[in-house]
Order: sequence, then C-alpha cells, then structure tokens
Amino acid sequence: MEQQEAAAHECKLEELELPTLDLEHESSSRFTEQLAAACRDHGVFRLVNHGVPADLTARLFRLTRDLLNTDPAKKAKLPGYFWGTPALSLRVKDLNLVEGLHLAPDNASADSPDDDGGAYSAFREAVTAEYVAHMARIARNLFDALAGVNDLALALDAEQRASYLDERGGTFRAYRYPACDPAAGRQHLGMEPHTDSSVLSILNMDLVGGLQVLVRDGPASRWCAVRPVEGALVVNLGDMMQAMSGGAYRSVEHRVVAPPPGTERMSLCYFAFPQEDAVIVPSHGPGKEERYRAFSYREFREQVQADIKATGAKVGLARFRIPDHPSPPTQ
Ligand SMILES: O=C(O)CCC(=O)C(=O)O
Ligand SMILES: [Fe+2]
Repeated sequence: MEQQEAAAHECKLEELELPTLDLEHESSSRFTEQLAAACRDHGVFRLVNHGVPADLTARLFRLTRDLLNTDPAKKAKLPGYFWGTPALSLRVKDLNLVEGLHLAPDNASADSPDDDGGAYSAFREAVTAEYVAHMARIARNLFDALAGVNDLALALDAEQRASYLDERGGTFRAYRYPACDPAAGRQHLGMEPHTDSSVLSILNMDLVGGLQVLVRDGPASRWCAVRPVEGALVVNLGDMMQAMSGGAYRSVEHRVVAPPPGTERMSLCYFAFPQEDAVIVPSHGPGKEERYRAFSYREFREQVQADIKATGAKVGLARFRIPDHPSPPTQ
C-alpha cells in the first residue's frame, strides 16, 4: 500500500481520455448510445450543458470554505461535519486527508448551534433548495436514458425505473482536501481507493485535480488521472448500477490523491440511491458479466456497515455475487 501511494504521487500518471456527454443533445438515440458505451467501458464520464449555474457552484465552494476555515472546535459542531472517511474504512481513517459537510434527508433540517452570520443556513439553503434539485434532475435524466437503451443491460419496468432511483433520497457532501505541509510532502491519500455504493455519483470539482480511476485492461489494471475541465461535471457509476445491470455497467474504483503542497482542493459530490426497500433484481443473461442475488439497498448498506465493523473494510458487491461454479458441498 505504501509503495502504491508513493507511486501515486511521484510519477505523472497517464490521463484517462474520458468521454464527454452533452445533456442538451440533439439526438437522444446517439446520446444513449454514447452513454451506454461510457458506462460499459469505464463507468465514468464528463457531462457538459448540465444546467447547473456556475455561480451556484462558486457560491457553494465559497460557503464551504468559509465554514471550514474556522477553528476545529467550532466546525466540529456543524451538522454533518466529518474529518477523514470513516464510512469507507475505519482502519485507515486517519490516513485520509479530507474534511467536509454531509447533508442527507435525515440531517437536512438540523440547526447549527453556532450559526453566527447565518453562513451554515445559507449553505444548507443553497444545497437543499437549489443544488440537490439540479442533481436529482440530472440523475433521473441519465438513469432513464440508460433504462431506455435497447441492448437490455438495464431492462426495467416502470415500477423499477421509479424505485431503483430515489430522487428524494440522494445525499450531498462538500469536501475540502486541505493543503499539506510542504516540508512533510504528500504522504497521504485524500481518499483511499473505493467504489461508491450509489446508483451513480455526480462530482463537481475545482481545477486542482487529484481524482484517479482504476482502468482495467483484461487481468491487468492501472491508475489513471481524471483531469478536471472547467464547467464539466464528472459522473461515476456506483455498485447499485453494476448490480442492476448484471455487471454490464461498471462501478469504477477510484481514489483522490492529496493536493500539491500549499494548495487545497474542493469538490461537491452527490450520491443517488435506490429507494431503501426496493428489491433490486439484477438482470442476467447474455452479455451480463456477473450474477448477483436479489437484495435491497437497505440490506446492502447494512452488510457494508457490518463488514467495516468486523474487518475495517467494505466488501461490497462481492457479498451478493452468485459464483459461476458453486463450491462442492463440504462434509
Ligand atoms: O472528491 C472527489 O472528487 C471524489 C470523492 C469521492 O470519491 C466520494 O466521495 O466517494
Ligand atoms: Fe467515491
């Protein structure tokens, strides 16, 4: 792991040529073709003409920075404040150099005890009344386009289309990857390698860079950098999409390296989930790379939490995979 991290920082990584999808496309059949190809190939793409106002993004970056540039005791009292990424892995918690604010339907109305100047209220209002509505619109748009691709990777009926993506259940996180001490060098990752548990995730990042994705090439794999592009969102698929599509669409493994010394990095991330109790029945059949048993998102989340508690790491979809060759019964 240490060697891998050193390599992440020392050599200039190859950049991944990401496909760019245009949400204001003129031909929906061409759009769905490109979208399905992006989801099959890497599970990550750029999105332009998405309709999120640039000044809303700038305002959220500014509000997040103001809220997090206060003393540690004060910001620790902000609703949804976190340091490190405990949800991903308890074991390496302290190695992740990231802090942020988490807003989910269950904490969206909590009041900040020290909201002097109303900065937290302004932040929450911008997220819940504006930003999340754009994200839910984009997630629905992409999901419905994928469900309409006629190669049957996601052959969903109307009820499944509605319950496999819950526009009201999305969560939002504003992240700040702090500048590290130039003398200490870049010793840690901003965020360790992981896949998202979401259906899809929408990332809105500044221009510092640091996001990397694992590109699979047969049995081999290599980390590639994702170059930020002004005004473009980055969308990556999560575990739920991989399961729903029987492995045809990839939940891409990714990580964030710490920013260069003296520079901080910020990103706004939205995660779209299925309705908690909707039973996901993964599609099987020709062209489907993996078989999973049916499960609900609630079950998946509880299994992830139990694995993290027991072993320090997320196991994820492997828990739900049906093996090709069942092992012989033990005696
Ligand atoms: O900050 C980023 O660009 C990515 C964050 C991420 O991967 C996550 O929150 O799951
Ligand atoms: Fe992620």
